[in-house]
Amino acid sequence: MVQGNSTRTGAETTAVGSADIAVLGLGVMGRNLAANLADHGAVVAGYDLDEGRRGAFAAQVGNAVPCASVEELLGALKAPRTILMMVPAGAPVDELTAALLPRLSPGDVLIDGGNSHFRDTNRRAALAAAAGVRFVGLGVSGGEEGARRGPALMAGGDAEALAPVAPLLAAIAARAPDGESCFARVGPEGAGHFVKMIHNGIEYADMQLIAEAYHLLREIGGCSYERLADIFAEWNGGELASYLMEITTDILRTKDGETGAPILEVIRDAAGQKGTGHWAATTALELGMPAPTIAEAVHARCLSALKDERVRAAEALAIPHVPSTEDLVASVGDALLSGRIAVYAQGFAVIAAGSRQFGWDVDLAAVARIWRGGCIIRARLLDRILTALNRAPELPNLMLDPDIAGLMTRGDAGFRRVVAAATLAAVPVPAMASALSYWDGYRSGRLWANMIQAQRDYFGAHGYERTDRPGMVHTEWKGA
Ligand SMILES: NC(=O)C1=CN([C@@H]2O[C@H](COP(=O)(O)OP(=O)(O)OC[C@H]3O[C@@H](n4cnc5c(N)ncnc54)[C@H](OP(=O)(O)O)[C@@H]3O)[C@@H](O)[C@H]2O)C=CC1
Ligand SMILES: O=C(CO)[C@H](O)[C@H](O)COP(=O)(O)O
Repeated sequence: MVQGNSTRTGAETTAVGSADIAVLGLGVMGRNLAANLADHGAVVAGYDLDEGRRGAFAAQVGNAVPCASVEELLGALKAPRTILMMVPAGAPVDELTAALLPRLSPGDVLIDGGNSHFRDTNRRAALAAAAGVRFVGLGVSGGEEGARRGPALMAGGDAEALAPVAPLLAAIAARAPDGESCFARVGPEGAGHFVKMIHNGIEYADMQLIAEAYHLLREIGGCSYERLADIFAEWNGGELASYLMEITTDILRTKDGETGAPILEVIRDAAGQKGTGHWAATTALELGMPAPTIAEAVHARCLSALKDERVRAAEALAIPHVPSTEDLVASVGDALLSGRIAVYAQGFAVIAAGSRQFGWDVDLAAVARIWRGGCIIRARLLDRILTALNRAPELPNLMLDPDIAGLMTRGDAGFRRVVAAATLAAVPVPAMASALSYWDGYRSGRLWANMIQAQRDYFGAHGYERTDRPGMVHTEWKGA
């Protein structure tokens, strides 16, 4: 029930001091989160720069309090005020934060639910703290449907900042298959956005693995779209079950409304990106943690975007794709599962490294728990990951868990067969190949880095470590 005084501004009616929460930015995510919040009994005030979006919000959200300005929005809220920003990352968040902080009071909570860079969130949290305002960097996953029906929510901020809003966030979040809420505080300051960034890195890599599987089975496996849809549906019924497998099956079955052709035939093979995958890869590099398949997935999108150049190169340097005589389907399933495990292993290792570096004490099991529902990377595999992390919270790498290692070992031969067949047929599988090398590299007690050490010492006198005693030594490689 909307209570309080009403003021009329143009065509919009604003109830003063009645709203439980304000949503700033009423696009795809903001509008749907607002409707979700309203479903859970909240009176939601909303503002967007775009008047049409304010109208859509008023039409879609029950008990909505549409506001024509930020001032009105603040006036519409009960104290202490809770404001959820759902605007594009970067300058819009900085501008809004700068505009809001002087108008907020101690005890008010400012939440950034967009895909902000965690370093920006660290900075804004410090700014807010200086103004006595509580700041929460909230990673939200689930896209449009998740926002509306239940997303996964990864919150970063002081426990004290989160306390007043935690019950509402827990209520609007998705439920995992065991009924647990997919909301958690994962750490202070930018920890929530850090975890969301790695979520997106995993998302990029899993999407790339799936795309390679489909492409390979068409290029050298000779599968029709109908057959592919059946294969993916079958995989989705087993160990590979996941939201991304589910939507891939739907995509494979979809026909273009204009031509009647399979829709993938009319979709250009050039993918865009907004930055979170790139940030995940560069952050892994900054932390010195290998996340090659995440980085490869970002490179693969960059390569895809060179569409015109690739078409010209294909004319000049045509590659014959030789159909495979083997039935690769089961092996591709193995490659997908092993690749996915390697990708989650990379992602969790980067989260652990970030947590150590920034002193965040992120509970990895809590991350696995909340990723089981609502989010884009929800997958059956997360049940095993959660069990592994409950068993050994300090596990340095998920592939060391006996159960998960068993899955990798079971799929090993198929994984190798697929990467070999693709390579022989000149079909690129960058994510699969990098995941296989990660699996092989991680469990190699002796690698090639002795040669790298020697080369660095040879050209740069950097010194090297010996195998038989500690300390750095240098060799006069060309003699005295
Ligand atoms: N779409 C998705 O699947 C997901 C998106 N996110 C993140 O959530 C955030 C919002 O995404 P999404 O809803 O998709 O984006 P949209 O572009 O659909 O919506 C953003 C809205 O914010 C408005 N806006 C921009 N600046 C301001 C401002 N200063 N004051 C008020 N309104 C403003 C925009 O108006 P205008 O268009 O006029 O500029 C637009 O209506 C982004 O950070 C995104 O990365 C997170 C998870 C999933
Ligand atoms: O956060 C998301 C999903 O989890 C958003 O959909 C995001 O835009 C995906 O990244 P990109 O646009 O770079 O593919």
